[in-house]
Amino acid sequence: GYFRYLSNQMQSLLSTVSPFGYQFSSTNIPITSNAPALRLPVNGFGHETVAATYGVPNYSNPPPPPGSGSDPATQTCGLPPTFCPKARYRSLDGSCNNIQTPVWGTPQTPYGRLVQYNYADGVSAMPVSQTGRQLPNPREISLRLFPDKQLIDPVWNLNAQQWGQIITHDMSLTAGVAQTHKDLLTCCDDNGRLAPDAAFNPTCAPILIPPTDAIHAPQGTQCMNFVRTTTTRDRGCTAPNAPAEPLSTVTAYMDLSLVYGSSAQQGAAIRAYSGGRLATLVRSGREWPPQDPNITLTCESAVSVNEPCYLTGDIRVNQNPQLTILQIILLREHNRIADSLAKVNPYWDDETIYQEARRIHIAEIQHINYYEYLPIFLGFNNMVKNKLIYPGAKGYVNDYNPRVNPTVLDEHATAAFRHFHTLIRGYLQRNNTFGGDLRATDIQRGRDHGLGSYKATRAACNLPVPHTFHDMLDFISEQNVQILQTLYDTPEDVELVVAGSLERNVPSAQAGPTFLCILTEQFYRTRAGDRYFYENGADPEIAFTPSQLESIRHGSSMARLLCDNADHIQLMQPRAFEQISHNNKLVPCEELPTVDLSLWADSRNYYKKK
Ligand code: HEM
Repeated sequence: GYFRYLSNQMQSLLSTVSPFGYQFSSTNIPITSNAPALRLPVNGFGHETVAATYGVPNYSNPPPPPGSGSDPATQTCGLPPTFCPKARYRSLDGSCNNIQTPVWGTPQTPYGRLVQYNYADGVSAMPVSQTGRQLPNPREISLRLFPDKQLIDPVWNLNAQQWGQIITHDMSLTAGVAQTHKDLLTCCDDNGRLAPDAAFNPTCAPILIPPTDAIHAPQGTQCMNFVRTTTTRDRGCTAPNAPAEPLSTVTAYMDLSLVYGSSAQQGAAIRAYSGGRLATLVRSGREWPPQDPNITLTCESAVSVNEPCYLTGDIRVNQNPQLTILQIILLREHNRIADSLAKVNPYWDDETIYQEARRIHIAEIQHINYYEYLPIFLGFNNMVKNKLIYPGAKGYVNDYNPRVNPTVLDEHATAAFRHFHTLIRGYLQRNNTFGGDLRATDIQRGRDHGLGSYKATRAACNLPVPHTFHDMLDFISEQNVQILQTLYDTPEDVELVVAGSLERNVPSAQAGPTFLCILTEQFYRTRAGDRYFYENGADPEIAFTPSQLESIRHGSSMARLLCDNADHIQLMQPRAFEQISHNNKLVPCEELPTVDLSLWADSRNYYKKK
């Protein structure tokens, strides 16, 4: 039954008959005339921003910014390797990607920061208003500013939303927060009642239900569970009075850690150790991820141990069916590449095939992400201008910069990229009827992480700094500014998570100026801070050959990925994040370009020698 359900979901995902919606219409609303043009300095916006924020004079010997993971005080959160071997392949935990700072981008290190921490006590307490009063209730903000509304997008399909979650899971995961199943700590119980821990456990920050909540208040619901993220302070990695730095537990690199795992141990558990393949279970003639050995914990709503509950490189794989489908597609793509490589290189051993397939797979996905997916959200011209993409490039793009820190910014993971939660289809059928409020959770998480205010972040982005509520009218509608004013005591209190989501979209992008600044900065760092980025040819030990790179550019696409790995797909629209239309017509899968894996035929038998 579940497989049929998944497979039906797959059909609807792939046929893209129903246009699924964005919160924002795809009609671009121009920024009002008094709004400045978005100023994104070339070569990575935030590098100037960060320099401005921290007064970093140059990069030759920069002091580590907070949250960089390179601060000696935080190094015990995230284990630096003792030495870095010269390696053709990325490590599973991302270590040694940056030779100078091998711990950059590794699991269990703090998120990066554009703006200083904002905690009530300067150390870890949930922030309060400048007036000393409580900040507005997150559930109330959610109800007032982000009410339920079905907006059907005329252009983009469900896959455009769902792939965003794949990119998210590749790049970050808050430490200590369950995300897919119930948190182990109960601050608010299943009946919406405050639990004893709520009062005295500092890790609890349950979201209270306001009396104005027409859905939950009449039922007598008091709260929604919320467990605070594990920080450097919790792990004893920061000085007693230094701000707590929330930790992320997966590699920051765009390295398909959600497929391969974020540690050697996690990676080993999902390999087949034969033919370079990842482990699978075969059912109905198709391959599926192996079962998670700990079903009762991982998939708590499973009624029997035989129910599918998958084990992959990322613990969130079972969170929702569409996500699971894309994880299955990625698993199959690895094995498809591995099988082809094994055919053209019969002498390659398991390890070589595994690593080469992993490397090609990551390159394909980086290409899809940068050239197909991100332009939809960040705007094509914006990406070109800021050197996130080089359309039409022939040969290598050697823009790797060892001074660029690839760590995921907290402003990105906890505010800007979560903005796309608004794209989630409203009536996803779930296994249970539990109803949370993701928007309220996002707001509370922003407080939990002590994110800088909306105003401070605009300043860090070199955008006009709003000193009054009225000043916010440059990017936010009058109606919403009015609501902000009734909710917040002072303009300084207005939160990034909230106001960033209210900004009018920058033309050709799907975010307003402040979030676009953060997203642009993040994806610049993710690219230029990755020594193994697929377009980089500076190190011949690591680089693809020019013809292999050309084939990856020509043959990698979302459409081809689905054609090659989904079930029974014969026809596909070439631009698979868009609905089928007269200029995006279905074509036979064989007509879509593909990566020519025969280019990896190793006539020199180079790898066998090792
Ligand atoms: C398919 C439906 C999705 C569901 C049910 C979902 C649910 C969640 C949940 C429960 C969290 C953790 C909340 C917390 O406790 O702080 C989360 C985090 C997050 N989500 Fe989603 N999400 C979905 C799709 C997306 C999409 C499409 C994007 C972006 C395009 C996205 C971006 C993020 C980000 C950046 C985080 C923070 C990751 C971290 O650092 O831990 N999510 N999501």
